[in-house]
Amino acid sequence: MSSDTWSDRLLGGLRKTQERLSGNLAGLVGANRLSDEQLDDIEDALIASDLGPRAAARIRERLASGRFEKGLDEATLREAVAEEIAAILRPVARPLDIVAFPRPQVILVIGVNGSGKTTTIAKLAHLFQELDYSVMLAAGDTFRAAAIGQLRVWAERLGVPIVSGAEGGDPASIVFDAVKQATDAGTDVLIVDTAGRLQNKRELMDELAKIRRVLGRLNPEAPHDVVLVLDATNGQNALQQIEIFREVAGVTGLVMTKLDGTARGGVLVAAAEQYGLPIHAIGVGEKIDDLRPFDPDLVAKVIAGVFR
Ligand SMILES: Nc1nc2c(ncn2[C@@H]2O[C@H](COP(=O)(O)OP(=O)(O)OP(=O)(O)O)[C@@H](O)[C@H]2O)c(=O)[nH]1
Repeated sequence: MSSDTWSDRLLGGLRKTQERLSGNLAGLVGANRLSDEQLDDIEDALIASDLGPRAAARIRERLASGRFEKGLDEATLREAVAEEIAAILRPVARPLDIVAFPRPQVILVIGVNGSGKTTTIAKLAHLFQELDYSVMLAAGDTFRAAAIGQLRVWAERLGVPIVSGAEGGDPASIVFDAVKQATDAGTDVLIVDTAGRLQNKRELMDELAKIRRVLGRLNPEAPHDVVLVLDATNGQNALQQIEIFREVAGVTGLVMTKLDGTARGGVLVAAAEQYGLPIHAIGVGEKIDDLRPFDPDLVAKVIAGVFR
């Protein structure tokens, strides 16, 4: 697949977010220097575009100290905003590298129901397959039969083995079997689905703690990654989820999905600025290749409307 197609899809996916920010920034400039009032308006526009108060303040500060010799029209403002967004996103852009030795690299995937977790697991598996890594899935979300069934369908479609059990089974024992099988088979990556019941924090914590204990017995390094899947359409609520899951699950990185379904994609910038957690990939659609590693410069240019 060419990167052009991905840029196009990213552009399509982030269109609503771009329009929101562009609309909010429209008509705010027109001089060589930005007055305090203009800077206030820009800061408000950035907050209204879900970038969060800290990122907005940071961008304001940079714009205030900037010199715009050729005058500041909207295109220049968009470029300046894109540059500042990229500066926030670059430090957190980190692909999920497969480095575990011994294999497999165990990736626990967590997130509330409906966040796009199952689809994201399938998309990640597909990405790894494209990179010639062998993949296995584990259906550790035993809370709902539908979750197990859905993951099985994906496994079949992708042609990857899956370890699963019955609804209501013990996730830790499924994970244990999966790690053993993946180790015996020399599989590179084991992606583990987990139940995302935030309603009961204690139960979720206990369940994840048990999975960790079992994993640790087989491989002290595992899980190598604890990836939180977030639904961008949740806007600021997605930030609260980071807060909670960080506390209960020791999140090591993020994937943000459904950026195509919202004008609130700016929340990606707020997440980067507030939590500094690695962002591994973003999802902009329901198709299997609608998830790609996170390219901060491209995303910044799309959000700020430099690429239109
Ligand atoms: N538009 C869009 N839809 C997505 C994206 N990622 C996932 N979805 C859709 O969101 C819905 C929920 O995704 P799932 O993968 O089932 O989410 P989940 O978190 O596993 O949810 P449960 O299976 O209900 O626990 C599905 O209809 C997906 O096709 C995305 O990036 N964009």
